[in-house]
Amino acid sequence: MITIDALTKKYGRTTAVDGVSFVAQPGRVTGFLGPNGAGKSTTMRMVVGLTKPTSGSSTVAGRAFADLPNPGREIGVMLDASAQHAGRTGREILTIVQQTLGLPGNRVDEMLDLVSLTEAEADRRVGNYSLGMRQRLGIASALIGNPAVLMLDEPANGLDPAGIRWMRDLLRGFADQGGTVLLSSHLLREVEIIADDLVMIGHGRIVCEGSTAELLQSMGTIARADDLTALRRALHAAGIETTESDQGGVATPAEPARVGQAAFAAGIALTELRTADGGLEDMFLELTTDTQRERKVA
Ligand SMILES: Nc1ncnc2c1ncn2[C@@H]1O[C@H](COP(=O)(O)OP(=O)(O)OP(=O)(O)O)[C@@H](O)[C@H]1O
Repeated sequence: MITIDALTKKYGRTTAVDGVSFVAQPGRVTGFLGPNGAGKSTTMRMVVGLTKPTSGSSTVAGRAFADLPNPGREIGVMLDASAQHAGRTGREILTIVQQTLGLPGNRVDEMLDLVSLTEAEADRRVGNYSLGMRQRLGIASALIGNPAVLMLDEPANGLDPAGIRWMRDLLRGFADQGGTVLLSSHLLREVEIIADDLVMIGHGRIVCEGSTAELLQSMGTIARADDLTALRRALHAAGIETTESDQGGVATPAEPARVGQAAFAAGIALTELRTADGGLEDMFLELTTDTQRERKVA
């Protein structure tokens, strides 16, 4: 488990992280989402003692990171896959991590196999790796200590579609075995698929959090009928608010079942009834409008 309690980081007059609190639970994948510069990396760096918080605290498996006797065996971390020593081979890097952690046996080949780096690739210098290969090596380094907690900053960066699916399956399997996964991303679609819980951050503050299923359900319903005016009238009569949907039809915050019943009671045949499918992206864009760099194109 990772517990983050009112973490704040100020750089001069800039507040990079502003009172962020949340818990990444065991057995679940927690997605940490936000636009560029929102404060994701700074929060993660504070959890592992690389950045000193201005105030607030965090724990990993119930203890402050600095108090963990052998941190690499408690939490696997990948914050910057490009930060690996370019002159060393992948195999050398994993061997050094294994030795530093004082692990018995030799897990290097097992890890290379797990992240699908071939023998030939493992013996190449990291300076010649693609970004996707560095991400794989970073994951192997994070997992070699067999930790119960994983914290990954933008792990899908540089991976091809097959690599993204591989990463997703790996992290899902890790969480299903009781592990805690905290991953940051701005690839919203990717996170929507894998994360059980979501924490969205903008300008250093949490703007929204909850289970992915609940958040998606709160997106509302889209309904369509041949006579939209009659449908709107029927829904209003049943006390259901409606708005125009840019996806066509009528949008409403009510649940699909309630919308269907109201239409049925008014004798209206629906031609479409579904959860609004803008998904997280719409919600993310809406919630972070104030915090985005790009302004909406009219
Ligand atoms: N060492 C530093 N000195 C000054 N400002 C910093 C420092 N590190 C981060 N910041 C600022 O803190 C804010 C948050 O940065 P952070 O890297 O945590 O964002 P992020 O959400 O990880 O962004 P991205 O998705 O682009 O990686 C930014 O405004 C950044 O410029």
